Amino acid sequence: MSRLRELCQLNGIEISDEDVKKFDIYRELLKKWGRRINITSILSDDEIEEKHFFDSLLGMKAFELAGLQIHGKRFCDVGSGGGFPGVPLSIVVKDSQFTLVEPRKKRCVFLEEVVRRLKLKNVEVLCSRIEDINHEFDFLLMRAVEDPKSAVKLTKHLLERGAILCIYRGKEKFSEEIPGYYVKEIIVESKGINFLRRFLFIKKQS
Ligand SMILES: C[S@@+](CC[C@H](N)C(=O)[O-])C[C@H]1O[C@@H](n2cnc3c(N)ncnc32)[C@H](O)[C@@H]1O
Repeated sequence: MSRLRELCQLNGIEISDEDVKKFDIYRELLKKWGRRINITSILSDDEIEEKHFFDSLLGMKAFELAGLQIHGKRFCDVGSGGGFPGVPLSIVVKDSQFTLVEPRKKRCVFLEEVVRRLKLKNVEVLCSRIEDINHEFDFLLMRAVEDPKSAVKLTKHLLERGAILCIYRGKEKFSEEIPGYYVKEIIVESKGINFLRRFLFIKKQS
């Protein structure tokens, strides 16, 4: 687990020895199930730690830079797939609740197994489409989405109830406006790896 630990140390993200053990189990589960149920094509240890685990945890930096508290909150990972970014965040941010929403049955079975094996007490898996979810959340997380406007359309009913949507984007700047919503962009650069992520925080205007 040296690569994740090294990157977290360089970038001021604290992870404990116990967290590292959980990431170890998670990585092995991903390697075992990844190809079989098509959740990731990335299967080398370093790549999983960099491109899935560390990348997911970068969200913590983005929230910090946006001035948003992540502790004691209700997060929803929309289209969680193999658990990103929800599972890595739930391992580290233990005092927040994470709901992983994923409509594909096999992926949900995998996520349930991850929750069980990692003994994650702050995570629930809902095998459903986000359109059918009507809970209250503080934050919605979306990674690997093409278009922010479609993401807003899909989660409109939850944004109307006060949730803030956080989208993990690549290097490309989003310069459009979304009528009726505030959009704030946060850039996170990482030390020790050539990674630049833009995050969008989207909130309904009152
Ligand atoms: C591109 S994958 C991203 C997976 C993961 N978040 C990641 O970053 O690796 C998108 C995921 O969204 C799920 N999905 C598609 N439509 C959805 C919907 N309406 N509600 C919730 N999830 C959906 C898919 O099954 C898929 O697992």
